[in-house]
Amino acid sequence: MSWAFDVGIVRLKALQTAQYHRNAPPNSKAIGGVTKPGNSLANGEAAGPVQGLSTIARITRMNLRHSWQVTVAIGSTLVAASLQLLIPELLGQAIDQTQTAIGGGVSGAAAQEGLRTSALLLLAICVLRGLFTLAQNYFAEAVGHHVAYELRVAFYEKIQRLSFSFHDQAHSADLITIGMLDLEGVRVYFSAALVRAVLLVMLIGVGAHMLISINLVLGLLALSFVPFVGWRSSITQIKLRATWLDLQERLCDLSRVMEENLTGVRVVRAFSAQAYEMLKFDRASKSALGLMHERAEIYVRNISAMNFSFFFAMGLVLWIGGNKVIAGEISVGKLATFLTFMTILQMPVRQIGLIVDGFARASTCGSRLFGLLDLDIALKDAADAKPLEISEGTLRFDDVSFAYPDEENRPILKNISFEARKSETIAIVGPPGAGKSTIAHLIPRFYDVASGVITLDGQDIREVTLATLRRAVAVVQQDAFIFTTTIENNIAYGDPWANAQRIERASESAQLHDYILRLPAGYKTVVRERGISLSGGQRQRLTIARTMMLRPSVIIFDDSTAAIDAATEQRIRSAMRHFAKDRVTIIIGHRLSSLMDADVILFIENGEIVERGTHEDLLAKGGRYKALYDLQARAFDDMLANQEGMS
Ligand SMILES: Nc1ncnc2c1ncn2[C@@H]1O[C@H](COP(=O)(O)OP(=O)(O)OP(=O)(O)O)[C@@H](O)[C@H]1O
Repeated sequence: MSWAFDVGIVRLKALQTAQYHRNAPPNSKAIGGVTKPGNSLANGEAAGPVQGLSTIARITRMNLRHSWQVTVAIGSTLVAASLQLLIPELLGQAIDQTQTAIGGGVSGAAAQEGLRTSALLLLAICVLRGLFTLAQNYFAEAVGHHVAYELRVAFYEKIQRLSFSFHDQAHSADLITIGMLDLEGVRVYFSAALVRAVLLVMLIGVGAHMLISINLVLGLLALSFVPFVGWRSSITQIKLRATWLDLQERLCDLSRVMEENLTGVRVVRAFSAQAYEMLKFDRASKSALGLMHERAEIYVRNISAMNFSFFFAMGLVLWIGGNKVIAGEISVGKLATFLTFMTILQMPVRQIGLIVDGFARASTCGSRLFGLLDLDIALKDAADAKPLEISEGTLRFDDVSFAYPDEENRPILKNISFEARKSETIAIVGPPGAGKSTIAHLIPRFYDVASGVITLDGQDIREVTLATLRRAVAVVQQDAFIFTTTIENNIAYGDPWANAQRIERASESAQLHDYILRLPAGYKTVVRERGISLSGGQRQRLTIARTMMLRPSVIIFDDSTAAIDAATEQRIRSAMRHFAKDRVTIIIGHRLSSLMDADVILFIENGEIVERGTHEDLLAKGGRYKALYDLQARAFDDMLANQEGMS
């Protein structure tokens, strides 16, 4: 089926390859000791019928938990349908009464009285039906919204807990798609599929019984359009759905182009690449437009076919029914009952496609959503995890080796061992890609070691609770992420109850206080999207202040002063001397002038410690560190010479 080619295949490729455990289905395969989901998660609509049914069953169970709203919604649907079924009968009776009056069977006054009663009854039925339909829609929507709320919270909570290896693989846009569009597909299931199906079954079931009991041939003729229109409407929806998924993918491309353009606006302008960007956008736009035309064509063609079959069936009923009236087999009122019933049935039958689509969409979207919600968290507290207890605050790496989860054959760290005690500073240097940041990521357990052990005061970090570990280990990341809120809130992110003095002290140490005071709203200044109103160095200083608020036992600066000038960095280091007394400090960086005071310097190359010692030890050794030092010293001398030459 064409609809099996779900964009989920593309969109969820990332999820499929991510390192995570799952309540593995039988076709799961284990890679590197980590279970990966079988194709069912990734394939979305290609998921087998059994999985599709179990997804539908799960969504239905979730809806049924809101029992009283479900009862009111379904009850109202049944009452509204019953009332609707009374209308053809009532109209038929009114017409027959009138005809009897015309034929002189009853007095004019009695006929008028009968007509008035029928009209009032009809009005009352319409009003009541309207009210029950209102209740049906309101409560069906309410059920859907409750379910969506529960799923949204569960989804967000899951995203917070999924491991770094998962987030390394999954594109944030794909996760947002699951959290928004797939969730919407599950939300509308109750109102768009289940309730409509109940209404349709009731109308067709009871209506068919009514008509066939009046006249078998006319009853079958009146219902003859149902299979064709139902089939045609389902086919239309399936085709529209396939193109809709395609359209969604193209609109995703469009928003990716737009997002990149907006986030990279400076690069675009600096390279005068507006024309190229317009071309890219136009191409993505045209591709979406082409698909919209295709959708309109499918829609128009099928609507015409459905209209034709309906009016053809109506014509047949009129023709054959009319002959039966002439032959005196049925009354004019009965013929009117058939025709009115067909008109009433027309709309719900046309909606069969929507019902089919509602089930299919819920099954696809639900399997993707539940696929994510059911993921086992690869990195979580051990069953018997205890809170971390810090006494001396000694950090120890013991023969640690590591490879990123989906690249087990590419070891990133090999046999790393070192120890750092409270008040000591360890510097880690080495060429780009050597594995320095990876060391930093292992200490707060963003990833688990492949072999060896990392301990804090003798406790294996895998055996303590993540919450206590991450309170004890703070990382000032390379990427200085700023939240769109006030500077004060950004600094107090890890300790929202901190008082103003503490916030100010942290920003003084990070050499940011004076700058903040010069801002119009001081600490209350709102930092704009992506912290764009701050310079790179200011953003880094803000993240340093934020981390200092945590009072960790181990603080790691992961190349976090690269955008700060050397003099400011020196001021930050001396202001932090007091702060560093109570903890282990690890500095990762490239600028040797900012690391050479460290108690121990580790030179990392290809994931191994190739040299270690103090600055003096390493210079005396004359190895890789010395070579790097000479290079930087020469570059500095050249710069001074150039400056003198220019002046
Ligand atoms: N999340 C990840 N998944 C897979 N490989 C990764 C991941 N992060 C880093 N790597 C790889 O691990 C190696 C070490 O990266 P790492 O970031 O630790 O180097 P680094 O020494 O800190 O480099 P730099 O000085 O440039 O920041 C690199 O080859 C990098 O491509």
